[in-house]
Amino acid sequence: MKIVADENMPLVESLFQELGEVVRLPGRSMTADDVKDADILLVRSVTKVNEALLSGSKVKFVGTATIGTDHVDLDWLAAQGIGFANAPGCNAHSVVDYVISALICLCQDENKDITDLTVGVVGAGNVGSRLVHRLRKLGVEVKAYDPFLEDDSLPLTSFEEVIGCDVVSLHVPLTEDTDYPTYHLIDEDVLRRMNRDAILINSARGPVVDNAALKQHLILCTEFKAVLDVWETEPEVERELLDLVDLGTAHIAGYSLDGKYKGTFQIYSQICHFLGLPNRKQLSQMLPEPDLVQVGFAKGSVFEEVFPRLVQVAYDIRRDDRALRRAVLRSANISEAFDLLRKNYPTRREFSSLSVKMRRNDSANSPKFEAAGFKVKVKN
Ligand SMILES: NC(=O)c1ccc[n+]([C@@H]2O[C@H](COP(=O)([O-])OP(=O)(O)OC[C@H]3O[C@@H](n4cnc5c(N)ncnc54)[C@H](O)[C@@H]3O)[C@@H](O)[C@H]2O)c1
Ligand SMILES: O=C(O)[C@H](O)[C@H](O)COP(=O)(O)O
Repeated sequence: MKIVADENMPLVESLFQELGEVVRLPGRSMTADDVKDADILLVRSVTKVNEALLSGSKVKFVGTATIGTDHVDLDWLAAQGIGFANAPGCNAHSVVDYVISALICLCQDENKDITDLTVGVVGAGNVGSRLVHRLRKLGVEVKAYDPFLEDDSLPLTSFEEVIGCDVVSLHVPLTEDTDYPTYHLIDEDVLRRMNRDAILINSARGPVVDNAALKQHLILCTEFKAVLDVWETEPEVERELLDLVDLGTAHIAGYSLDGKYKGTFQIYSQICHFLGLPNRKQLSQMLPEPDLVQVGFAKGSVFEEVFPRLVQVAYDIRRDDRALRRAVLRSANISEAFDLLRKNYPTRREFSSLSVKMRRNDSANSPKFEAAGFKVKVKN
């Protein structure tokens, strides 16, 4: 059996080598010729999987180690009887960590506490629902909109209410042919209906926001803030737009090691099932021990003071923002630089890999640390 896999997918050899020959290729430039004699194709979001790539090939199963599936022609695969799996939820906590780090960073700039903000979440699936729960437990007022869900546990509200929040965070798939398409969901009209000093966070897909309209809005409305992890022209990034946003990163919101490993592992499990083989591997044995496993604070520390520092120790979004700005400034080929940042992304761990050690007397705040995603160890 031949398995063709994106060169940027971790764990492939450890998991798949015993199933067949593994060939690694750059995902963005994969061609029909590259995959014609493959049985299994393993991709990430940068490979367009469609008739043009697979027609006439031997491929019987496609796995994408991502949450998003907008790069895959699912109808065509189904019509051909080609098996398919994505990795729902694999990097959801990683994206929530990213959003929390962005909020902490912007609050610090304005001397605010995260609980001073109301947050509107658009799309309450794997990422959005986790964000809602984690922020609410932190004491943040959160509103969520999702026309496809009836979830009493959230609860949900209207689009208009959500875009009226101080922060609007997008967690929808990129869609065009549904009752509620998300292509250019945030356009000039919606931007005008948002608060003048709102913060827009897009870690979903670039075209969910009309980037030209956003650029104009940021020029006209200087109090408005934007955090972009995804770009309409990706891997190209428009220099002028990057200069206008408060935080800009290279589509790495989901790039924790935990999220990436889970993505490959979920696909592996689905392929074992497809092939009728037992899955004898365990992800927990493959994830390396994090460099930093535990942090402690001085006796009597105030939660509101230590929490922002803890978030930045766990994951500081400013590092990724600086890396993208530097790459865009220095490089003649921005697309290449964008992809290189993603290929060589430094190891980042989910907040859940870090334990906060505290004395029993200080443990009243342990639910808040847990809500934020950290583990807590209470000692006497
Ligand atoms: N930047 C990154 O690294 C990164 C990482 C993970 C996911 N993503 C993107 O984020 C998206 C969301 O991820 P997820 O795991 O939560 O997906 P999901 O499928 O679990 O949830 C998406 C939710 O959006 C809702 N939705 C669809 N259209 C909507 C609309 N018009 N308005 C409001 N809600 C709508 C759906 O009903 C669903 O509940 C993915 O599709 C992917 O494109 C990006
Ligand atoms: O949809 C997803 O899961 C994310 O957008 C994913 O992290 C994108 O990463 P890529 O597949 O491009 O490496």
